[in-house]
Amino acid sequence: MSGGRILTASNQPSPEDGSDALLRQTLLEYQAILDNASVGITFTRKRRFLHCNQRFSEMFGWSSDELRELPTEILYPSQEAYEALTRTARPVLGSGERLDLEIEMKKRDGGTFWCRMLAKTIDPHDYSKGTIYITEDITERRNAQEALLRARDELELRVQERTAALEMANARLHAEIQERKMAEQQIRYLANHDALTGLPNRRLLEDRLEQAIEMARRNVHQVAVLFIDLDRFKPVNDLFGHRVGDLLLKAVAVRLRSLLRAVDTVSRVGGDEFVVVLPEMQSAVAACETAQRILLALARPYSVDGHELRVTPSIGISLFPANGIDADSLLTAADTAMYRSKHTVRGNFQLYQPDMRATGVEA
Ligand SMILES: Nc1nc2c(ncn2[C@@H]2O[C@H](COP(=O)(O)OP(=O)(O)OP(=O)(O)O)[C@@H](O)[C@H]2O)c(=O)[nH]1
Repeated sequence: MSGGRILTASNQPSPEDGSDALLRQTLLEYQAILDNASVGITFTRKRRFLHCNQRFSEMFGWSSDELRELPTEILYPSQEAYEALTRTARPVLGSGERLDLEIEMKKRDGGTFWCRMLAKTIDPHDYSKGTIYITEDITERRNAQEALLRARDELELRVQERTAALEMANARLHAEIQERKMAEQQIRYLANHDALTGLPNRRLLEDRLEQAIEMARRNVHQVAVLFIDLDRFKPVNDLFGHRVGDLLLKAVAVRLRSLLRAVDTVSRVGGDEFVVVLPEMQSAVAACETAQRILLALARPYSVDGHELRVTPSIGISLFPANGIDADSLLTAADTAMYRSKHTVRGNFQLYQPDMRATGVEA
């Protein structure tokens, strides 16, 4: 670059005091430029220093005179670092391109720091003419970059930790909600079912019966209610104990449930009392046929805890709408018919008749 200016200067018509003075003047100007540059500048030839500018001396601790003829290798923290740079730089500089890289360099006192290095051969066709290196201390920029990266990593870590904590809290909350839902389900189940047999209790029975009545009203159907009371159940408890009595009640419940359709409700409403609701009944005859089936099935022997037990039921039947138009009156009518049955012939069924109340058979 300086060559161009010098040639231009030398082509000017020479003043009286000759071109030497002009050349000296130009060299002084270039020296001033080099010494006032804010980047370090060195000239090297055959891997040895020729000279450097003021800023370079400040950066590395070598004066231009001290540096002269020293091998360029002294500016690198290790032999390996120097060789790596040489491998990178040679093809770039050899092709006349500008080398531009960031590299760790070594000061005279052995301390290292990061530099941006720009280098170009003065004549790519003649390597021996030397190379110019421009070096800029980028320690502050790199420190700032590293601090920024560290801050970003820390932030990312904190975000990850916070996310993980939130996920855990979320999972805990989810588990608690599930637990609560299950507890609520359990409470609802217990409120509506008999603990011994698992059948619907009176409360759920009444709901289901109301629903069946509502449906039957709309579809002009009948609903049958069968009140079932086991005969002479007390002696089972007395003879075999309460535990065996419980097992027998459970066996009755299972048998009853297996006899009926899914739409039918089988409930336990008292000690040895069960109520069956048969929605969509076609006739009283159909209800009586179901009662008969129940009688036969429940009367078959039970094998309970090594004992063969027998128990018969007495059944009372009421029908919607003939014997009542709400759950309460239908249950009362079926109960009344059951008592009539029990006090007539045990192990039988009775269809409710209005005169049963008048004759005062209910308990
Ligand atoms: N094992 C057991 N027994 C119960 C339970 N609940 C009530 N009982 C008993 O069941 C019996 C029911 O009474 P009743 O229906 O009057 O007795 P019963 O011998 O069947 O008399 P009838 O119905 O007139 O034939 C009582 O002895 C109660 O103690 C229960 O959960 N488990």
